[in-house]
Amino acid sequence: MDIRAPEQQYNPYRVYTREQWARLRDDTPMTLEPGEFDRLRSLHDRLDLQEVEDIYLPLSRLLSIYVDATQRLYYAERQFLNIRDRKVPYIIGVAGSVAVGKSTTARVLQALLARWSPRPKVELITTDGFLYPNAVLERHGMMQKKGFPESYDLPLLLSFLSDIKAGRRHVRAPVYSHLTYDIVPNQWAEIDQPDILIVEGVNVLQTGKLPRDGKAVPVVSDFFDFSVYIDAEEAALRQWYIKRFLALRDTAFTDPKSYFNRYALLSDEEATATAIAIWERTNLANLEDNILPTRPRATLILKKGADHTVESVALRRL
Ligand SMILES: Nc1ncnc2c1ncn2[C@@H]1O[C@H](COP(=O)(O)OP(=O)(O)O)[C@@H](O)[C@H]1O
Ligand SMILES: CC(C)(COP(=O)(O)O)[C@@H](O)C(=O)NCCC(=O)O
Repeated sequence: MDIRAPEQQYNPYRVYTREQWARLRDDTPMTLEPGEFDRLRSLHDRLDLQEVEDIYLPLSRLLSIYVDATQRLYYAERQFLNIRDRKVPYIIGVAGSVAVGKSTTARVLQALLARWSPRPKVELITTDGFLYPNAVLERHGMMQKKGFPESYDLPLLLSFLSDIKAGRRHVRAPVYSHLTYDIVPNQWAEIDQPDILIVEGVNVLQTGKLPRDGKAVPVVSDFFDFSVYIDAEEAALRQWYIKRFLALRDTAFTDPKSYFNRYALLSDEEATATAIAIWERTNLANLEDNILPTRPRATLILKKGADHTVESVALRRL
């Protein structure tokens, strides 16, 4: 009989402190220019030289090993099967709660990976483009469920990923605007045979309900070669969400085109109460029910502390 606590009975991860992980950078060079940090950082997020050196350069080094080994495996298998060689993009998923800083991490990874030699083509896509338009969400009474599994056009996302993996050219993805809080009509992001594609979103590690009849139904992560889950305590996430909401009130919300324009005139107390209400009703509920349960499916977990810096890194054993 196994008398260990349940969480110790099956632990597929090796866990590193920040200091241990930072040492794994070895001689990976810093390829970001000092001026690039502002461009890569999202509102409220923290990103400085130390964070890139300690966390993202070791991760870039590890990813170069994974990408290289996977590409050699693809090539060898194609030779074995006698099939014509073609480019198979390497796909990396970035998951985690709303406001955890997925966008910053995804952009830093994109910038670092694009500077590998010989300069791979690295593209980035966010899954918000696959949300149903507000008109559809409204019709189904789902406006307060944005980010929940049912708010995404999952078949469209799956066919997008399948086209990318199949090496198709000029694959299109719809585009979402945080300003209008809706899908932008007739606008597309075009992805054309990248070497690496980063797919960022709250939903990327979800499996949904598997069919009882054994039919082959893909899930998003079937198309991933590597995935990162960005993790933080709920108290920190809540604070970051409120802080960002207050910052947006003074910036993006003041634009008459902003969906949240009516919040621009709120006092600090009113804005904080509104942010907490949206957090609890939508984003916290989604975190607890649909996002956090996917954490153990990630290849790598970056755990952030309250100041946004990564405190520990867990890497899945191969
Ligand atoms: N209402 C909004 N108006 C303008 N920008 C927003 C709004 N909500 C979020 N953003 C921005 O959109 C990006 C994605 O946010 P989010 O999906 O919460 O993921 P994360 O914070 O993990 O990157 C962030 O850069 C954030 O600052
Ligand atoms: C658009 C989002 C669901 C995130 O989408 P993702 O790119 O992670 O698929 C999220 O930013 C959002 O708008 N949540 C709804 C509640 C809110 O306004 O905060």
